[in-house]
Amino acid sequence: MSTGRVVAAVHLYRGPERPLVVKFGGTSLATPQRMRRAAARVAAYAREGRNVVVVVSAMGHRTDRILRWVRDVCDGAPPAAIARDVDRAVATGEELSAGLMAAALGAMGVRAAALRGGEAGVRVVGEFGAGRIREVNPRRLRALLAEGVVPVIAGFQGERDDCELVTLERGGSDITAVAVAAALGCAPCHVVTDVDAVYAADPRVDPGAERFTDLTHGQMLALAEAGAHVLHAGAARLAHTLNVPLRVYSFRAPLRRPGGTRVGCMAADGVVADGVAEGV
Ligand SMILES: Nc1ncnc2c1ncn2[C@@H]1O[C@H](COP(=O)(O)OP(=O)(O)O)[C@@H](O)[C@H]1O
Ligand SMILES: N[C@@H](CC(=O)OP(=O)(O)O)C(=O)O
Repeated sequence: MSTGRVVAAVHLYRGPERPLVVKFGGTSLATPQRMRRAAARVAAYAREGRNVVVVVSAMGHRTDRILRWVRDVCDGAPPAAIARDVDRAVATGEELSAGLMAAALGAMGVRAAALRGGEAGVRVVGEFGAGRIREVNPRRLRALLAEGVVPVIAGFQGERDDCELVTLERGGSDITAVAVAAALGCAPCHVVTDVDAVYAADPRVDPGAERFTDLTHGQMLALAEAGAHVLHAGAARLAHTLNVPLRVYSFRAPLRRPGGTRVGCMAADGVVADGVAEGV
């Protein structure tokens, strides 16, 4: 079982300003209407003058659907011998999202380019279906940002040294987003999902659960490790280790001031640290 841990994140971003990384989960992209809404959010951030990098998951439950198709086509559980090609099939979910998102942005007058994980500099190690990010080389991302182009990265995948595409563990787009943010100089990372914040327990199961506006990285990690799958535990661990500021909010949130939960913006005394929280 892969730990989802980034082995190293080097080639730190040295641009004049830290970009903003915005990750959209499958629920935020489940329909064409939601995809357009997500694109409108990115367009609004870009028009505010922010350098935005987008990371996308597969639309809705598409990854599960692809895995069902694999089982149907393979007449049962797919043998390890075809793991490489299963990964190619599974990865198309995120690639479709990236193409659609970049096209939607282009139609809104925002220059954007869809990238596979490997094209975005996401280098992985490990077996098919259980890749771990070794590093993110942000050279191409920096070049696109310098040209005023929004990179739209297919999450949940990367390229190994043998040039093979390898997917991460399930839910791994969160890890992609945090690793990309870390490589871009600890850029703030927004995780857009279908709940308005992080809660003490799944609000669908416990409607009375406490809602958090601020969490430390340690608190977020503890919640994620206890099963709060609103953020992948591997992503929470990475954000904690590399001090990547996060904000978790709903795709329904207003385009300006989306609210939600800020993670990692707290000073030791519990007061939100000036400057650190700014822009997160
Ligand atoms: N502690 C928690 N706080 C908020 N949401 C939680 C928590 N635990 C579980 N969830 C669930 O996580 C879901 C969002 O995660 P997920 O379905 O993986 O979304 P996405 O498609 O954005 O990746 C929410 O719909 C919510 O039911
Ligand atoms: N699409 C992949 C990766 C992922 O991160 O998805 P989501 O962000 O929707 O949980 C999965 O279903 O595992």
